[in-house]
Amino acid sequence: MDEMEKNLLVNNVTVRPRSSSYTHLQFFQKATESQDLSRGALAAIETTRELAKRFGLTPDEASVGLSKFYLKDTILSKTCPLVPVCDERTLRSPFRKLDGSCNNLKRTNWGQSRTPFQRAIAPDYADGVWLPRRAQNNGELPSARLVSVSVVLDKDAPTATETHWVMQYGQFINQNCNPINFYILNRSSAAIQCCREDGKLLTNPDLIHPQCLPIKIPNDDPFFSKFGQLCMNFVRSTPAPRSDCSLGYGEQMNGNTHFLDQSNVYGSDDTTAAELRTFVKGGLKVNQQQNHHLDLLPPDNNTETNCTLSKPVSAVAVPVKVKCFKAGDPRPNQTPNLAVTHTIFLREHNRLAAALAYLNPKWEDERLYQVSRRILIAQMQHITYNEWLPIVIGRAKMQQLGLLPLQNGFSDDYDQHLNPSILNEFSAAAFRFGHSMVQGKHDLTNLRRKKEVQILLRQHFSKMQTVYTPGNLEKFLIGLATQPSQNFDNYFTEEITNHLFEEAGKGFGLDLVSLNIQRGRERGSIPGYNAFRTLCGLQPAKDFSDLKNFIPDIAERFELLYDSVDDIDFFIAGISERKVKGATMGPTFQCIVADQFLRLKRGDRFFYDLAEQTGSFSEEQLNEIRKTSFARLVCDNSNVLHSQPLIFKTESAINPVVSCESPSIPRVSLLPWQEQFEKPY
Ligand code: HEM
Repeated sequence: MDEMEKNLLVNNVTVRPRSSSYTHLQFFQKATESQDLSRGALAAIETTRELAKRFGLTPDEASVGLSKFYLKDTILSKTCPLVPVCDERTLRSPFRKLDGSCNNLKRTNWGQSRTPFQRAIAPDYADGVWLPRRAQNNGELPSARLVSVSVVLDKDAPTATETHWVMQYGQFINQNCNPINFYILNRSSAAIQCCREDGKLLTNPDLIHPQCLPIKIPNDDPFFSKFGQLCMNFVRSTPAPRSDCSLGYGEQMNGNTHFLDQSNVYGSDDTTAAELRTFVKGGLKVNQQQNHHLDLLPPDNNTETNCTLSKPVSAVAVPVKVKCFKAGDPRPNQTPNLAVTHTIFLREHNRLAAALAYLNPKWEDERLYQVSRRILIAQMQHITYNEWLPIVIGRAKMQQLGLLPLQNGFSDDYDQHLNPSILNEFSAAAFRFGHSMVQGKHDLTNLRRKKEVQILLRQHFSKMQTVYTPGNLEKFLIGLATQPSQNFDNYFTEEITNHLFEEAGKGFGLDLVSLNIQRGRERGSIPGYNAFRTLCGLQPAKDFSDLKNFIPDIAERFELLYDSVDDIDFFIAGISERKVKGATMGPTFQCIVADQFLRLKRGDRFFYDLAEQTGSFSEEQLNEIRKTSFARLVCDNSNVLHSQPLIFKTESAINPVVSCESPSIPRVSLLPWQEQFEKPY
């Protein structure tokens, strides 16, 4: 592979900077450690495939049988990940480690960054080991783009009661725990190109990288045919070494920690975390603004991405100071609204650190940083389980699984036998439900809650210029609290199905629905939709006519696309399911998402409401954390003066807009963190 990559670099078969594919691939982790680990994992996968070939093994024998053989004591042993050793200090610490290791005291790598996703169902790789899923009859599955255009429409269908914050917060917390990784060529900064520059498929096998799985665009595509595009760039996610370092089927790498621990704010390793800190009074670096405007995220001086708007869109001379932003996850610049959300959490960290320093003048930088971090993570976990998740999976499901936060006292939910790691099925399909809720135009709304402008998403992917304009941050925040989300359904805005990461002047970008479908197939993890219905205790469809019971209007389209009802891709069927009453999604996605959030709660030794753990809060502290709401975070960290208390819900008679000073948006007191009340540490 190294040889081939040199060849690709010499022949300039790399993704062109500024193209849609470049933007897509640039958003992901490039750390050398991840790259080295995944190259090692690929060596193990190729070894498994080679052994299977030489010994004529069946796919099952190769995937399961060979997993009984370990790489330890072979020449590949150096590709095995080191199992973290947790010293006494770590075991006694009330603070989680940045890379998520040592959370579980026996399985010290559970939830650690750069470890594999776990699986709810055994994978369905075509060769049992690594090749993408194929149809039941061993033929090719229909093109992911064909499936996308056949099932997905762009129709405006906003929700009646949920704000755009439901979508935006979802994307933010996803990036806490769940990014995929890509290879970069020969450890350079170049990304893998799987299509020709003119949009046709590459034909010379010497120039097709083994990680390529380009999406074929049909000749008569209703949109891309206008631009002569027959190929959409798609690079497979990087594998991770199997936890026990055995041979067997491929696993994919989670680049961040798996926990809900704000690793998107703080980073998932010591180096990134240090780059983000000031090392003065517990603070995080910011981009200070003039004339008393509040701080923005710090600049990323290490990126080749250009975050200024194109001239025709901006219509003003580009201010020199526009730089892409930097955060703990590499993707804060994906959209202005995502950057704005990051900004609220960054400012809250610094607000907490300053308040704690005032209360405890003797505390040094490290303690201020760690305690602020611990409070911010607790606030985010509380908001997620108290305000956001009940909307997404529904209160009834929360109740059934015991996921609703307690009103008082401590929980004793921690289960050391439960692996908190992110499920491949959650990452590659179910939690992508939020893509259906994205609005194509994002409102900028003024302090009097009057909409001033809308920005068209295609012009603002990775463009941060609007965020720098004084006053705009508030307009984005109020826009998110007043504009409704789109409903969860098979309607997606064309801003993400035809124009994702569009390069200025090109007229087309990528299709996120196609990427999601192809991602499910390449991860092999995602057998057909029916397998998940069975897993979730739902009736699987015996034939296409059966589908009508749970996918009422779209069932016929599936019959035209797929040969067998067992071939249907999980993502596309999931977004077509009828919604569960009281929830945002259908029953199969709900089942996977609920299971994941159960793991993230019960499998996390530092979960905020646990008793008798090294990281437990005192009861007084916990009672203050419970007053947190997302509306309070927005009020405290911006110049927004009014909000509805339940900010994920639209304004209504029972959720009226009130002043940020109102007791309806309670404040969190930090007094219980004053030295005399704090446990020594
Ligand atoms: C404007 C909003 C959004 C954009 C532009 C966006 C874009 C993307 C892109 C480009 C990917 C990688 C696709 C691939 O190559 O496989 C992705 C992955 C993903 N997205 Fe989104 N997304 C948005 C909102 C959301 C929301 C609201 C959610 C959930 C509530 C979400 C959940 C996910 C998940 C779970 C993944 C896979 C894991 C990961 O790579 O982070 N996204 N998204």
